[in-house]
Amino acid sequence: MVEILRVERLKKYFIKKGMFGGKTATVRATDDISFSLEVGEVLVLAGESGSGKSTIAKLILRSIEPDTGRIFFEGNEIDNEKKNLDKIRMNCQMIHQDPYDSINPRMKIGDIVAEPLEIHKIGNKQDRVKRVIEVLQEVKLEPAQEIVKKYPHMLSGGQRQRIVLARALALKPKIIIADEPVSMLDVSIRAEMLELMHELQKKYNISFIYITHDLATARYFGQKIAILYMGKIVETGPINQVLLKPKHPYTQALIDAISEPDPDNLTKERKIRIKDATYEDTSQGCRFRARCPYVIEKCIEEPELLEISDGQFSACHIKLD
Ligand SMILES: Nc1ncnc2c1ncn2[C@@H]1O[C@H](COP(=O)(O)OP(=O)(O)OP(=O)(O)O)[C@@H](O)[C@H]1O
Repeated sequence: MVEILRVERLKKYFIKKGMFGGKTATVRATDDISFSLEVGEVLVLAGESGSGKSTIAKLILRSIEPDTGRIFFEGNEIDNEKKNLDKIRMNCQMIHQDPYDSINPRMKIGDIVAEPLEIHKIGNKQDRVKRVIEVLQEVKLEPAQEIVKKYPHMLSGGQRQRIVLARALALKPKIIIADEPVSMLDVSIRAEMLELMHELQKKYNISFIYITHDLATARYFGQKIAILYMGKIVETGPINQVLLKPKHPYTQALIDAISEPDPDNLTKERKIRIKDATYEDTSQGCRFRARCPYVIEKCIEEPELLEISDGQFSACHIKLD
């Protein structure tokens, strides 16, 4: 296995101002996050809203600066040098939840898909037109010659998300970061879009960071998973192992929250009931302890992320069996 991306001890805190001149608070959006991604691997980042998933994506693409920590792409550190920034921004493309975040409604589809090629000065006009048609065909938007002349509002939500995928593919990226790519789509077309991403990922051996809070799609798509809670990885490992035999109570709670009946018995028999979010101070110790049904005295100490079994790591003082 060849590593393509490595994130080492990444940290990003935000200072949030209180409303009406109230107290400021520090949000530990990303707190000492480390992981690596292999060539052709799909890593899922999962966790509830606000757990820090999107912040990690922004840090990798350097649209925000980390407080501390390092990111390596193909063994080279990504710093603020232009050539390094260009390298990561060309090779690592992002797909957002809302297609309108990345496409300009006033531009024609052909120009939208060609834009990254222009920004990075790839080929001449003719080469770019050819590449645009090619990628539209890859994402099964046909007839591509007709689609290029349309505006985004003339397409359906599913088609617009395919445009976003085509735009991401135009530069032949080695990594795609997909941030909840199907959550805004109608349920009936989600599977189709996931299947298409899966097919292209395999065909071109693209490495993916798939950001979601939906564990069912995560399992379909991913090989490795990292479960995030308040800016920390609380559990990580091979996806089937983590989802079938979770070691952290928070992972178990996420699995239990999948409401649909599960033919693979993913939810098992154990059901844990976590407490609602509280304002209890978790600036020290395990930050899940205020909601954890298994809390013990030791939880006032921050647990380390330790290997429990074959590549599966958990940051918890108790071990679920
Ligand atoms: N620019 C910012 N200024 C202040 N706080 C921020 C900023 N960006 C993110 N945060 C905070 O950092 C935390 C992590 O946010 P982030 O968007 O990374 O979470 P997320 O897991 O991606 O959530 P979601 O699933 O809702 O997108 C949240 O508490 C959020 O409010």
